[in-house]
Amino acid sequence: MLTLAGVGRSFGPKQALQDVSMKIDRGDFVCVVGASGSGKSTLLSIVAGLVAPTDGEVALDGVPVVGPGPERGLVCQSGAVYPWRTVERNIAFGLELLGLSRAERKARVDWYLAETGLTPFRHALPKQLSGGQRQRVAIARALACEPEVLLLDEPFGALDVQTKEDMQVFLRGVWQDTGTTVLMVTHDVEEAVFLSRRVIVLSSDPGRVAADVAVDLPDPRDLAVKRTPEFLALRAEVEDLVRAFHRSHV
Ligand SMILES: Nc1ncnc2c1ncn2[C@@H]1O[C@H](COP(=O)(O)OP(=O)(O)OP(=O)(O)O)[C@@H](O)[C@H]1O
Repeated sequence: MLTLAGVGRSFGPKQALQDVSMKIDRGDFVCVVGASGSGKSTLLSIVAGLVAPTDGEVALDGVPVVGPGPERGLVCQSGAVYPWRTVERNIAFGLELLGLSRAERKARVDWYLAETGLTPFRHALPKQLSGGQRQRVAIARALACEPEVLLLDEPFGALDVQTKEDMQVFLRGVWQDTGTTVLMVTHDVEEAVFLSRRVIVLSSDPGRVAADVAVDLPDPRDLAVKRTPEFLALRAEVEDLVRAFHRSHV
């Protein structure tokens, strides 16, 4: 279980996050939404161990987070794949750091290439891929280390609508196949409701947990669910919450 207890972060006089507490069960899929500047990226960076909280504590299975670690894999909007490495060598990157044997590395790389639909591109360089394919490489690279928690910061933010929907379906499938816990930040409420089982809404200035909404939609899901009254009602509810907790300070 991932636990945040009273997490706060200020940057000089600016209080970006204040008293953020949540518990995320193993295997859950949780999205954090909120207006721009509500502290979503800061929250994810704290869980990733890249930014230290000024208050409170983050722990994974009771172990305090004090820095980055292989049990928490992070993927950002830009993906940040290594341009000089082929797809398979990008996916192998973290495995080299973990010190796995050559045979174990190959088995894992093969599995995650297949899981992410990238086997035909294993020898390609990132510049030969589309934006969506590059994000698949970044996700495959994070997953190959078999993290307990996959941390995603607006991973599809730079993609066009069709590619974004393909990637949403892809990510849900990967989540179902691997059982990884996913904590994802997005400003796209439709995406959050489609993907997750729980949506946490952050207020702005300072970023606090304003709402925690359970998404009781059927599993597995396909894109058709986006047209159902249940989906549309949840989406409207979360959009209203985002707006309400943003408007309060402008
Ligand atoms: N390194 C930093 N130095 C100073 N201020 C920062 C720093 N990082 C974040 N902030 C401030 O903290 C607040 C939260 O920023 P953050 O990027 O976490 O928000 P966000 O919800 O992810 O925004 P967006 O949706 O626009 O990406 C903002 O007011 C931002 O200016």
